[in-house]
Amino acid sequence: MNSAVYLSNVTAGYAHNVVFARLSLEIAAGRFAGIVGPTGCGKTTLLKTILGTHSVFSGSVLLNGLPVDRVPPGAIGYVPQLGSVDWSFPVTVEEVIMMGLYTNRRIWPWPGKEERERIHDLAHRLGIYDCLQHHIVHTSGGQRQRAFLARALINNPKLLVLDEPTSGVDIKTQHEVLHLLGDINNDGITILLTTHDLNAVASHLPWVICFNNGIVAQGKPGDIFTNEILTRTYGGDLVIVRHEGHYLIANNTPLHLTSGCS
Ligand SMILES: Nc1ncnc2c1ncn2[C@@H]1O[C@H](COP(=O)(O)OP(=O)(O)OP(=O)(O)O)[C@@H](O)[C@H]1O
Repeated sequence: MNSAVYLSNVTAGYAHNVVFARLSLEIAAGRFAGIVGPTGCGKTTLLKTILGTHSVFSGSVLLNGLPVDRVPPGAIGYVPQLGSVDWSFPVTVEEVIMMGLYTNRRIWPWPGKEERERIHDLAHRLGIYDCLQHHIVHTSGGQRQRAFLARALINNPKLLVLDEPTSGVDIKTQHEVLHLLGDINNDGITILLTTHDLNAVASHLPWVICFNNGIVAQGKPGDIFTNEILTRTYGGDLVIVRHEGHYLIANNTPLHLTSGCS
């Protein structure tokens, strides 16, 4: 198998907190995969390990056959959790995309004609051309997501890593972002994302990795969305309803809320 990502016996975490131990994971080149798991189970730590921005205690991480610390800048595109971004930073959508060009440089040179054309082509493709000159703070959640997607794609990466790309947007935008990612994957880019949304996101992905401080199971949603696997991933009691190839996964524990006002 031609691997885009290959982790062998990786142990990683923080001081006094091993998040996962002796983890091995292989993601085939060209795959479109999602990682699901409960809050705090190590999804972001895993992504940062793959990106090489979080050093491991032991084990090895290869991307397209190269040790992660030898991967050239720009070969991997990364879209962070948008909740972690400071939106008051005074930049336009075009400047956000431009930042992707200079990930390995300390100063921003003025973009050349060719670079500007690439930015404009990508903005057209992602449907944000009309807001290129808007301050990022004045854009919608979907437009911000696309701006950061364009920033991650500007160097034509082979691997695109996204941390919760569909959080904080409405269900129609979620669908559009997934559709867009499907098109990008069809161009041959390997995609790895995390999501908390089993119903609207994970169930539509071609490949899902159930994670909880280690891999619980991985495969097509139809094979791994079972009560047993989801309970091992999330704990608790989940119900899975299947209807004409669609899934609805819900918590089986009743929730009784009472109003504070009576
Ligand atoms: N910078 C840090 N220093 C110390 N511990 C951290 C740090 N970042 C994360 N952790 C801890 O590592 C564990 C895994 O966190 P991580 O952010 O990888 O989980 P996650 O699955 O991405 O969570 P979420 O779904 O809430 O984003 C958690 O126990 C978290 O508290």
